[in-house]
Amino acid sequence: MSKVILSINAGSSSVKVSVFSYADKEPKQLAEIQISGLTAPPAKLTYSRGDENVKDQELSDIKNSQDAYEYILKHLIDDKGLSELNSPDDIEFACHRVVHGGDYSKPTRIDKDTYHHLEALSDLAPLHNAGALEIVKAVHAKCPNTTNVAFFDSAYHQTIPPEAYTYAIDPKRAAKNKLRKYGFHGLSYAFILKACVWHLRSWENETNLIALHLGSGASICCIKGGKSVDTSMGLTPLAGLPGATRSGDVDPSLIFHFTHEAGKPAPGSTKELHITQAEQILNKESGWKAMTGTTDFGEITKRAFEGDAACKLAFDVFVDRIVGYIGSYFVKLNGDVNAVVFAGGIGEKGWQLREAVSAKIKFLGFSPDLKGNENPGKGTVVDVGNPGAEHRLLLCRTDEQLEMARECLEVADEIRKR
Ligand SMILES: Nc1ncnc2c1ncn2[C@@H]1O[C@H](COP(=O)(O)OP(=O)(O)O)[C@@H](O)[C@H]1O
Ligand SMILES: CC(=O)OP(=O)(O)O
Ligand SMILES: [Mg+2]
Repeated sequence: MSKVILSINAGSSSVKVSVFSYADKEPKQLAEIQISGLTAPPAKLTYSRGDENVKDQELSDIKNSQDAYEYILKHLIDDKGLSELNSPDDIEFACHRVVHGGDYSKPTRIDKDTYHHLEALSDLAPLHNAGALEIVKAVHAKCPNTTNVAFFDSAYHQTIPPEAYTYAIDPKRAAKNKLRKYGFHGLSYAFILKACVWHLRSWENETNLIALHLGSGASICCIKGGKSVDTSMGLTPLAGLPGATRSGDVDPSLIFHFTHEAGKPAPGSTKELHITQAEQILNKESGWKAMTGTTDFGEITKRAFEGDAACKLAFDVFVDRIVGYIGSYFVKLNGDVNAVVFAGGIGEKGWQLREAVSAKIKFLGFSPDLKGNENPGKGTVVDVGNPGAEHRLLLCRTDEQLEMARECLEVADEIRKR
């Protein structure tokens, strides 16, 4: 019986898992399952396999990523329609999206040593890596014969040059504490690059993109000759654009005026997982949630166009920050830009945001197509501007789980040998 790959994307508030078969070297998705709302109970289940669909079914007793993984595994095994997965032993590889990979540059089998390395890295991104590591433990316990492989969201950005990744601080302290720009959403950018190269019929090493991954966490990447040369997130995913609950860039002094307790441990912080009040406030209590009361950017957009002032301001702030980065990256690329690419939940579904951004950059040689943008066609990559323009406007339906499964098959033989 052939085996499957589980691609696991543990976010700060959700766990998404895709199941792939891989008989012909290209992964084929069999099912996708997601538990969201881990930080705002009740958790909700979404499942799709062929015609079988469950949407936002409320679940009780799911409090953390480990519970979520155990529920997901049982659900997949119990689904009689998913004949490829009947027992944990049917899973050859579990691919884990690990947001902060420090210096790791390629997919890495997780053994005891790497696990401890990753644990140490959690200190740099406590709010992001912890969920993934909890799931690695759960897979180890429930699926003892499965090989765990880590895929790093920072790996794609290893090509960023020193002038872009260096912070202007004491270099000795920077080296000792590994303080530099790392960048994230790299699995998504790797997927976007390949998909756009295909769509544009170009060569990867000649492709220059300004790619926007706009989800709960949002970032932009400047891609030159197929490689990341800059991105908006930094040492941690807090930097750059605002997000669902993240402030994005603020003056670093701001936090000391916001609270006198900035350096104190946040409630829930433990000795192993140290989170300060400053990190908690700027990562979890800011962004769209703080500005509008909701993290749902679709809802914010709707209300903004109905005249809600707070939502309109949030929408305008996002557009302002996005076009600021596009301008900066346009200059870094000497104006030699094949396309601006919109991806992530907001980039793919938020046509009003795409329209607002496209209108502001039109003078640079982009040519928005209002109708095409409002009703984009099917497919992984779609033009949402006039394809004959000097620079294209594209929408890419990115898939981090599929990217991991593909990369997993590329290294599978090497990993099996070890
Ligand atoms: N029609 C829409 N217009 C704008 N934003 C939308 C729309 N539908 C969903 N979204 C937003 O997409 C975001 C989630 O993006 P996604 O990439 O799925 O998130 P995550 O980073 O959690 O993986 C949410 O803010 C959601 O509100
Ligand atoms: C890196 C990051 O921000 O991830 P997410 O968008 O899943 O929160
Ligand atoms: Mg995401």
